[in-house]
Amino acid sequence: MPALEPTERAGNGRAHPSPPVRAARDPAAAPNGHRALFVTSEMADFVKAGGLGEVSAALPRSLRRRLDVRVLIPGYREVLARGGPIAVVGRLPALGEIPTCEIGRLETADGLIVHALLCPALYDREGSPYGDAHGVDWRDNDLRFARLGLAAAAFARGLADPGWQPDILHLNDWPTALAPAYLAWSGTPVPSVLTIHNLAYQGLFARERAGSLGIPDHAFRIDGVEFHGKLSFLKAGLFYASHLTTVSPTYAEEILRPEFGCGLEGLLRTRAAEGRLSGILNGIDESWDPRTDRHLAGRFGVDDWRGKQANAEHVRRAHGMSDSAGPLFAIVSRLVHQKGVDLAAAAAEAIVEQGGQLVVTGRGESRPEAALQDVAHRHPGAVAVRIGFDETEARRTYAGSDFLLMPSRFEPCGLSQMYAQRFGSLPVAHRTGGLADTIEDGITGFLFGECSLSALTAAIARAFAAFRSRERLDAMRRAAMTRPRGWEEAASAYEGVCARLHAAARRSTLVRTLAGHTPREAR
Ligand SMILES: Nc1ncnc2c1ncn2[C@@H]1O[C@H](COP(=O)(O)OP(=O)(O)O[C@H]2O[C@H](CO)[C@@H](O)[C@H](O)[C@H]2O)[C@@H](O)[C@H]1O
Repeated sequence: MPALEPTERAGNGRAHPSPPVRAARDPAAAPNGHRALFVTSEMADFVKAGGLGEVSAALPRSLRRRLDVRVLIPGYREVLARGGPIAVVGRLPALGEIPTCEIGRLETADGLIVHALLCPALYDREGSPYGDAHGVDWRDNDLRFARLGLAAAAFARGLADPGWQPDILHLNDWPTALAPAYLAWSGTPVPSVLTIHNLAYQGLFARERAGSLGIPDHAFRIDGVEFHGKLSFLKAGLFYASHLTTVSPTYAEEILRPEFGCGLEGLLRTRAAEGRLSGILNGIDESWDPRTDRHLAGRFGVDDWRGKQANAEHVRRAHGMSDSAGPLFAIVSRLVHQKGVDLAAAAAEAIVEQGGQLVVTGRGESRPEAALQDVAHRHPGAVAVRIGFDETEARRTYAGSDFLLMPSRFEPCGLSQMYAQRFGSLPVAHRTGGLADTIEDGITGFLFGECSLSALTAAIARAFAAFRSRERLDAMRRAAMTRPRGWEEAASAYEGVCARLHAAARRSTLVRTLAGHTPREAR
């Protein structure tokens, strides 16, 4: 690549010269740590569609104390519009139909370095990271996310930023999952970790697209990127990444079974048998503290329930609900099949019959949305549904509710149940994935074993019983609010995975050197 003078890209997308940035170091980064590039399709600082966006904002920050970590994200409109300067530090060539792009570098207010993939034709649009305002997937998602994976691989090869080359890639879900494949096809021995936040989203495309994405013919087979005749981004990552993680230990076991493995359980079992699959539980960030959260209508701590009551009053008023001495149940969620929203809508009848209320904040697929709105029409004042995405309302709803419904059919980790517990709202949840790992049945919430309406309503009856005993309710709230839930443990576990992969990479370089091969990095 030709030598490149850094330029700056302002919010209007125009590049202009800026002072050199090559020597700049992230002052908060670990002094001698390894260099990790965290690659993601959403980050709450700019744009989020769900839990991945929150993890992408929190985990790299938590890892900074241990590793020299940077983030790579597509240069969406929200990233370009953030106001601050974006220095251009590199340029990458086209491959197949994947267009050229520039590599931007910006710094968040707290000093985290974020690389933005600048390719306006692919990313500068009105909509979500994955689709338009109506929720329809972008037709060129294969190119958009192949571009992201290819850029991540270019970083690992030292081709993206002349001042910084990661020695590990941390990838997240299918939009980033082609990166390990591109690394393998270019013979680059840089290790990679792929975290599965949700196996159900796989990035499937027609096999005819392979050539346009620079995927070699030999890779289109079962030991490669092929999945039932289609091209699967996620399968590529599962096959080529050095290590796989999921976001809870229970989900790491569940995905080895056909009920949860989405057809990939065979490959996942192989990876698990190789010791290359582990479950690392997500944490929640420090902003989730009811004593200090500025979004709340009233702040509160353990045993100081007046602030909690202020949020309950706000939620009831804001949603046009009646005053009530009964329990307030809540749902704050993407409204999709995974989350068991249909079961929750059916269970709303039982809640109302027993004198409770249900408030819903969420958006998602049209059928679950319509099912909930239908119940709300039948029970005005007792059931309220707001379709939309609103951080402040979400936080007030966690804070004001007594119970959170999470009848998820599967749940890789789940953040909502952790937020709810921190805010003294007890989750009523299916015993699956991260819900099983973060809720103590009868102590910090209520778990039910079978994902059915009868099991859910039985758990709701247990919640009502706890609500009737003030002493029991307060003891459970106290337990839920004080469980440690930060990111430290997860950061330490990810650091452990990185250390093991580096040690293995060093061993294999040594073996290759002794066998007479020149290590690629030395060429
Ligand atoms: N309408 C709305 N308004 C405001 N906020 C809203 C909202 N709807 C949802 N949210 C917020 O979005 C987040 C959703 O996070 P989850 O982890 O529960 O689910 P998600 O399925 O998106 O994530 C996937 O990835 C994460 C991260 O690894 C896993 O925990 C999870 O199991 C997996 O399915 C929560 O913080 C919630 O408060």
